[in-house]
Amino acid sequence: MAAPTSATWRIVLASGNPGKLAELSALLAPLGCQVQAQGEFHLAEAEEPHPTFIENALAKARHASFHTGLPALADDSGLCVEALGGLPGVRSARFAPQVEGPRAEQDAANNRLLLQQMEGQTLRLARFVSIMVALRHAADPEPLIVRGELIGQIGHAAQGQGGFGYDPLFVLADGRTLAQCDAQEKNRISHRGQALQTLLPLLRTHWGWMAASSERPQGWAIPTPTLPTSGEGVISPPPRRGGGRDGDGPAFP
Ligand SMILES: O=c1[nH]c(=O)c2ncn([C@@H]3O[C@H](COP(=O)(O)OP(=O)(O)OP(=O)(O)O)[C@@H](O)[C@H]3O)c2[nH]1
Ligand SMILES: [Mg+2]
Repeated sequence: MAAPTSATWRIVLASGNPGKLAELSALLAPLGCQVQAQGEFHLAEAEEPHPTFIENALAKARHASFHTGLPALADDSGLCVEALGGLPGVRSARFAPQVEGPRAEQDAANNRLLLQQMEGQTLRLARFVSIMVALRHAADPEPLIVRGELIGQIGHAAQGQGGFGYDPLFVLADGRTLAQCDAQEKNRISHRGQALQTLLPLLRTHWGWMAASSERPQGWAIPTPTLPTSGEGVISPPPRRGGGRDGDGPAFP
């Protein structure tokens, strides 16, 4: 039986954040699979009541997979500021009291509150953290779980127009903010970019999804993997071949 081709692989992105969706779609392009946002299925956003990124990412992925019947990918991410004991953390999207209207206005309110809380702080170290969860189906007992992070400093004023959220306040080692990077550069260095870089080879080995080498972004190595035995990575035994829903290989339930 022929293995399914990449065109038959489908995955739903369990996010309603347009900035994230654009970044994730670009990062997944090398897989050549069909990527659909949960909004295309008119799904309401999942509840995110948990105190950790990993629990919220699992909840979002399960919700999207359950309601679409497709494999799902979720990212739960946020900004963890050292001087604030890791806040806003899982509350990054809702740090300031809720603002009605476009998401950009909530982002602006979050940034104002962050600057206010950082007044007089000399320790300005911060990390963007992304935990990503990929599920083959809603009851998948072997989620692929990866992590990425980006270290920087909280600036004293917003700079730059790119990205979203706290990007204009997040200062990189070279003095630019993340909002002063173009989309490709942000994806190369960001927490989500790092997490996806770890996830892609796992999709190949654990789900049998293969990235065409000619389509991989330059500098991205997709090595012949060995299963991690400890640390962040995967909670997963050796590969189960097939994957995808529409191919002629074995489909997951
Ligand atoms: O400046 C930023 N650059 C980034 O690259 C970034 N990544 C995450 N964040 C912040 O963390 C929240 C995620 O919360 P989050 O994972 O719950 O996502 P979300 O609620 O925005 O959408 P969804 O994916 O849950 O539907 C976001 O809203 C942002 O405030 C970022 N800010
Ligand atoms: Mg959210």
